[in-house]
Amino acid sequence: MVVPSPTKNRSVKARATGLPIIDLSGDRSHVRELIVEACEDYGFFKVINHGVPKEIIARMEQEGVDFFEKPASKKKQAGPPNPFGYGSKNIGFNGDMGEVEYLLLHTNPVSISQSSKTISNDPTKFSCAVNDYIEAVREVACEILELMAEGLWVPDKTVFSSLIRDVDSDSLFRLNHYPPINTCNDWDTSPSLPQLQFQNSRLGFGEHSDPQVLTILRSNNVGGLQISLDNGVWVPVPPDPTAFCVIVGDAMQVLTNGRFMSVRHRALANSFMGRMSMVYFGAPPLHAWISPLPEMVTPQKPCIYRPFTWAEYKKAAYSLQLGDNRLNHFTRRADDDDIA
Ligand SMILES: C=C1C[C@]23C[C@@]1(O)CC[C@H]2[C@@]12CC[C@H](O)[C@@](C)(C(=O)O1)[C@H]2[C@@H]3C(=O)O
Ligand SMILES: O=C(O)CCC(=O)C(=O)O
Ligand SMILES: [Fe+2]
Repeated sequence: MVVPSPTKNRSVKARATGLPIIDLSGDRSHVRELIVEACEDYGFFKVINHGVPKEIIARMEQEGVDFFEKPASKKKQAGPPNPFGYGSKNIGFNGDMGEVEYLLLHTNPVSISQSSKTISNDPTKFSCAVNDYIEAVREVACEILELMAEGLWVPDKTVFSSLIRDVDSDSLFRLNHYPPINTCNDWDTSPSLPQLQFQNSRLGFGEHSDPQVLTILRSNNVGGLQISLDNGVWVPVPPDPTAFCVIVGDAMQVLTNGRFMSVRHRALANSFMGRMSMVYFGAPPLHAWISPLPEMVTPQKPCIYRPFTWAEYKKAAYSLQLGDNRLNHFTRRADDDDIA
């Protein structure tokens, strides 16, 4: 039997059908099949009818808007992001830059309450909005992770969700703001078409994969997110504030022994309007071991990755640049056979 390569499917399908949109309120056995297919083909899909109340999303969005509207001097009081807090243009610690400003937070309520003090004039209101949003989105992430386990016929359907449900989970939350770039200040004279095209595609957040298990991203009605197909083509993700984008992370690629692909993506600050994204990164506790599930390893599909802790992977990620491939550093060598 010829097993179709997931990477081949990725380019052919995107051209033919567009990116997958999955209705979470649909028939469970059908939904889980669609999710597995999307993770194999793209490492990306959108979900609609996810059940997160509009009010929870609107409250979080308003807190983000209120923060980014503040004068630069006030926003700086919530930074630098070492690793949590406000950042502008610098991403991580290794020289990556983008046309973005952001708030990076740990999802632990104690950490949120601490960070809130420098972020908002009403820290309790800010913390409540963030905690409610994170709680609701974590539930969606867990539901999706359980559907993934069921779709893969793994007997323990909580095998993935238990990692991010753990009280010690190292999950993060990030608000990204891509300011409008074609303001009058950008121009000495009227822009020519090539200038406009260049200005229209400045990089907001450079190409990368997310290191975690699963990312749940929601943006306002302004486009900018793109995902990469294996043939190097960038596919724009149409904005939909009522939907969540689901992004497979590196840890999920390892847990599934490469069956699900962590997708490379980027965000362009390409609009006359500001874009804001709210991003939940579901991660295991620092001490958790990540290795391919036994059910994902067969004589035909031998184990690709060596076991490592989330702390070890995170350390590697933070020592590398945004666009670097980190999983290469965790593949099994021939002489690792005896630990299989
Ligand atoms: C350049 C970097 C920023 C990042 C840490 C890293 O060294 C490499 C991974 C980057 C990333 C991408 C996804 C998330 O936005 C993020 C918070 C994460 O966990 O890994 C960022 C890191 C960051 O901005 O600190
Ligand atoms: O803002 C976006 O759409 C993408 C952001 C992103 O990929 C990230 O924060 O890791
Ligand atoms: Fe990302």
